[in-house]
Amino acid sequence: MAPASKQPMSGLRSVKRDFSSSSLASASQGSAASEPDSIPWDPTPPRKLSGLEQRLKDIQDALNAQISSSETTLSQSQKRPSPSSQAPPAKRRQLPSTWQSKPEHAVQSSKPAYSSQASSSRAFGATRQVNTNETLVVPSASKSSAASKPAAVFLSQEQTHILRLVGAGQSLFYTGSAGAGKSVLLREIIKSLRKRYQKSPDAVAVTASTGIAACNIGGVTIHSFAGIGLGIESAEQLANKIKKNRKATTRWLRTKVLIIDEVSMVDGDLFDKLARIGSIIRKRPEPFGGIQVVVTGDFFQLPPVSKGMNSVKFAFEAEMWPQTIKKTFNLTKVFRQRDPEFVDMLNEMRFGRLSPKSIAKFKSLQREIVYEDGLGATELFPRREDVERSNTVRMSSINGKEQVYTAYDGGSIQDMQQREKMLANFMAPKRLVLKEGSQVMLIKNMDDTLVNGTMGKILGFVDPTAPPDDVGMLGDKPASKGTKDVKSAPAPVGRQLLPLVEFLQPGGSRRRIIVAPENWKVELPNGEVQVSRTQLPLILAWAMSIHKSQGQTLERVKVDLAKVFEKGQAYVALSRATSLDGLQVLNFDPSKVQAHPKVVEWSKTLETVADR
Ligand SMILES: Nc1ncnc2c1ncn2[C@@H]1O[C@H](COP(=O)(O)OP(=O)(O)OP(=O)(O)O)[C@@H](O)[C@H]1O
Repeated sequence: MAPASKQPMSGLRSVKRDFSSSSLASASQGSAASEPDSIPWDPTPPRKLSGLEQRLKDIQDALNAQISSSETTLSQSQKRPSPSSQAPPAKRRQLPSTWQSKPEHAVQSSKPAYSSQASSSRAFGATRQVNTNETLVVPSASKSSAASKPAAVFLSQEQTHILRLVGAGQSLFYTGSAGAGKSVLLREIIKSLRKRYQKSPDAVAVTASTGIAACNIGGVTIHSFAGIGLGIESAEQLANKIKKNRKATTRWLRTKVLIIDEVSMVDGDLFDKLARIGSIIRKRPEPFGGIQVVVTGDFFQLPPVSKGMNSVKFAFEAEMWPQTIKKTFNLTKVFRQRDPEFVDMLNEMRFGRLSPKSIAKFKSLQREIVYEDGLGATELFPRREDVERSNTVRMSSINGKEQVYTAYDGGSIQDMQQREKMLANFMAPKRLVLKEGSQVMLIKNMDDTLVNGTMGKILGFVDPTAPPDDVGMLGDKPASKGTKDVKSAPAPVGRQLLPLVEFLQPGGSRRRIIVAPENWKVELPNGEVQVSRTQLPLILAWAMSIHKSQGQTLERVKVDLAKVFEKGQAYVALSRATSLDGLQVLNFDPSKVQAHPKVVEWSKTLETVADR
């Protein structure tokens, strides 16, 4: 292990103190360990059930509830009292209304994928068979809290310092290179703010520049929060528009903290407009009308999409930026990569200033990597078409019957176009086609070893009510690593089948788990669920778009730089990898690795936490 002073650090200026060696507990750590999950689960039954038993019982309960209740998640949220008046009612996962009658407010994006004739079999509450190998995924019942509790986070001293300042009401911006723990910190910030404002949940507005980024943090786009549509009019015109929209006005008035993630993709003019709109609506002269603003992102990553690179205006160039952001921090410790050589290479790349040594090293990564466990790298592409083509080709090379899982979508948005656009931001696809042998990636943090980005392979499809021995349901304790041939486990005819996945764990061990559906939603601060999706937390993982990979940590990555066309794209793609051993780079070309000169200049003004 590298000595503490050689821990991977990535700073814009020299670091005076190394916080990295002390893995201090975060300010919120004590509470993180003892705090209940944000979703209160049903009371634990008297007899302690095993994880799988509990899950199956929940499913059965859900089936029973489903028959007697017609409440939907949405109707539940609509019944919430005014958030300012009292604490919100406990959120709980619920089944939609009966399969026969479509939930009142849950719009099915297209013709329902199921028909009444095809719906008689009801072996498993969380999925619904349409024909022999097609399944409509419907929301499952609440799970035991252990089933999806990610590992506790120990924030670094840098992260803790920022968390404290946010708690003290400071408007600030924190940045840091890829893998410096910005998202991890943001999740802690959101958690602590929500706890603080639990009596007025719409006081905390969680937003991001893009739909995908917003989905990753359970928030909405900044456009959606602000109620500005495309936001092309002037601030005054937009404010007038908002005033006619009661919900949007209320949001602006009730918000006490506005979080903006992935700010590198927020246009500078938009930032100014938002700051001005806040002043107008809240009738206060300060930017954003005095709302505490917490901003994060890395300007060396993807730039604003609205304009061409020559006319790009970053958020830090906004007139209101210095008046809004009272403190700026640069996280220096990199967590994603442990190898200091790799961290330095990525940092050089971030600034677009590669040394001959790093260029030679990146070029040497052209080699083919053979993984003996049969799980290949995820190839990252700038364009979605390439991703689809690559995954399709690999799927068709596998023999075997397809198993199709169709997502169940809900939410309040009625406009089909807007709805489809928002749904497309979920990592989980509408239609997930799997086969035995498919390479998949988990897209949700389930526990300490099964996290977003964990790779696996489909071993087969099993009836979850009669699972093979030694196999747990997703989120349970690891099953034994026995070598039972689960592929041969026969699935009873007429039962709904779920994929049995063998996940690759850190250190090379395996974990076999039956994967059940999960739920994602885009929720406004007042609790209104705009869109939701219930689907298996899996995607095909031979290929992925760079855009969707932003925020991911991947063990095995392949990138062809010949296809990269935008500044920051190469950096985002390569920095997903955790090690040089798991990174293959084709057509490395230093000219593709460019940082925007404005960002480089601006970054010289940044301080590390240690500088303060
Ligand atoms: N305090 C911490 N202790 C241990 N691991 C951490 C800590 N903070 C972050 N990590 C880990 O480091 C990895 C990268 O973290 P994270 O995704 O938050 O970085 P990021 O700065 O948001 O990266 P990017 O800009 O590339 O999205 C993750 O695997 C995360 O679990």
